[in-house]
Amino acid sequence: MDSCSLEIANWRNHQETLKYQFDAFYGERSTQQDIYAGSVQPILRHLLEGQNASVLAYGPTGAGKTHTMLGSPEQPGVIPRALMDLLQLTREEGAEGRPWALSVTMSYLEIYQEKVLDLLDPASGDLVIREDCRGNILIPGLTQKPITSFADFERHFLPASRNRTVGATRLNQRSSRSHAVLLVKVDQRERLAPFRQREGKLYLIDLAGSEDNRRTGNKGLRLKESGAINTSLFVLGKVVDALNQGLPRVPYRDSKLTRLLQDSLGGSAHSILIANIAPERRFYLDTVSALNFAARSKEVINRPFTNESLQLHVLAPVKLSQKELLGPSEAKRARGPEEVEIGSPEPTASPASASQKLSPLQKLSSMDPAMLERLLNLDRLLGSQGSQGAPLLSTPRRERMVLMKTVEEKDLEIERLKMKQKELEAKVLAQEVADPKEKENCSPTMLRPLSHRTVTVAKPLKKAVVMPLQLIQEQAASPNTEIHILKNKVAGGLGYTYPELLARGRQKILDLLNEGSARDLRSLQRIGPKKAQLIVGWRELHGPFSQVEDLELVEGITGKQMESFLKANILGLAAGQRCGPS
Ligand SMILES: Nc1ncnc2c1ncn2[C@@H]1O[C@H](COP(=O)(O)OP(=O)(O)OP(=O)(O)O)[C@@H](O)[C@H]1O
Repeated sequence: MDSCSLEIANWRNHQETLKYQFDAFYGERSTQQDIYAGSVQPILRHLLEGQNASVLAYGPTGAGKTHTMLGSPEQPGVIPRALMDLLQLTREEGAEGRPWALSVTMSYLEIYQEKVLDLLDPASGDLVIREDCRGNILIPGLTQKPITSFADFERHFLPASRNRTVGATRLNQRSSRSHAVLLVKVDQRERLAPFRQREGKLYLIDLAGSEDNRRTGNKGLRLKESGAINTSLFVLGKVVDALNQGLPRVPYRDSKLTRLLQDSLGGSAHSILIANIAPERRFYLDTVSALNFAARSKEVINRPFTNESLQLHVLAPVKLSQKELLGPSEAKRARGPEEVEIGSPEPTASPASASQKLSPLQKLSSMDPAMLERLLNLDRLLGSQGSQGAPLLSTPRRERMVLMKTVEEKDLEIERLKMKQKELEAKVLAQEVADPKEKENCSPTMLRPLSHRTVTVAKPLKKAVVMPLQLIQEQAASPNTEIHILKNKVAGGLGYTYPELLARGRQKILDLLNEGSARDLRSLQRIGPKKAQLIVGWRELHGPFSQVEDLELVEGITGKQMESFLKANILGLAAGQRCGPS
């Protein structure tokens, strides 16, 4: 119809036509250059912004996917053109005197019958796809070749292409039986402070042909291959649907193809789906099915995400004591999207415009890392307990991944501090052995056990208000108060002196706080599910409570609540009564 839409006959109803609207439609007269310049070239610059991108050729066997992606020496396709331009771009952007140093690597693999095979090292066998704690997908052991020129690229790519699994079906003599995945990574390092790092991944994928086995004449191995191909394309369809509908579970793991593309498909990346269709009558049903798939894919909302690392002090305010402890040489790298807001609701927002929009969450760079850690621990905890519904943070998945990364960075930081502490202690011990007097000159902070010092890494703790129980009693001095009634009854009945009874109750509460599960904690008076989770989360982060009053340090529990909790539980527990709603 025009450059964005097409119309075909409706096979169900000959009176009607099916109309499809796309970002671009390339007809029979379009050239390889038209497709490349119109739809692929514009996304390349995003790689230099640390974002991921993918280009997939989808369609029935023989419709021209390999022609579009690879082409021929006379009519080069998307892959050679993109590589040529990308290498040129990186040379320019990474030139001496420019702020970033750039390097490019390539990997080339195929997914054949749900096996991941390294085309640059065919002997390596089936490789495993993994996800790191930041949500990045990686394949340990996959060959990565540095490339600085197109000649470099061809040197690796051409022989590897010959390793690709192809077989003949009745529809296409050299039908590709596997998904061929070319991965190009652009790494950037900032030359000056704050020495940020960025990584952008580009997947260029020639998918295996979708096919109807009744028409292909496939039997035996071909039929099995076809089953695997159709399954992974079916899962790709399910992933697209889940992304469209914003479902909490996207079935990335249901096929190797979608698992691999998890961080570069849909929501968090720039994705281009090229649906190859053949205008012949015999391809009619395949054409309708490819167009329907493409139409569904078009609905996927992209919220591109920048893979960038920052030094810790850029990400979050750090206490002076921590800086001193770390020292400049130990400055930590922590990851964050800098000013890029991930939750931008605009489906096609460019990174530039996205950066000006505020996420529903407060900016990550201004969030307290200890607070993030706490929330994330709770989130994980809820996840591990199979909690359903909206995630605690109610944030998009990619954003939570960023937070997770921050948490991991903090853990590493604590580990580093521990090591440093050990070194210092060893030094001090050595000095003491050499000269015992030296001990007196040592700074007390150097000798303090690490457990007392880690608090400097996290959010500074609120000052604990240690309220003696007698004071609580005085506050509750009315003869009508629950505590007095219990005091008289229980203290007499159990044969403990009153202070003993209180100490016993206090100890029991403390034990529960330190050892009880969220469920156990819920059995206490004034502790609901939310508070129980907060307590468990706090304990995980900060270790055991040293006294019941530490409860006040838990985010979300006030001093008043702590007092009323103490009053409500202490005597009941001391008396060995079962707490919680009866
Ligand atoms: N636009 C085109 N111009 C010229 N030749 C084309 C075009 N599209 C496809 N062809 C030719 O049609 C044949 C089949 O195309 P191609 O191998 O690209 O299909 P395919 O979709 O990759 O198939 P398969 O799924 O089996 O891999 C090839 O010989 C290819 O050169």
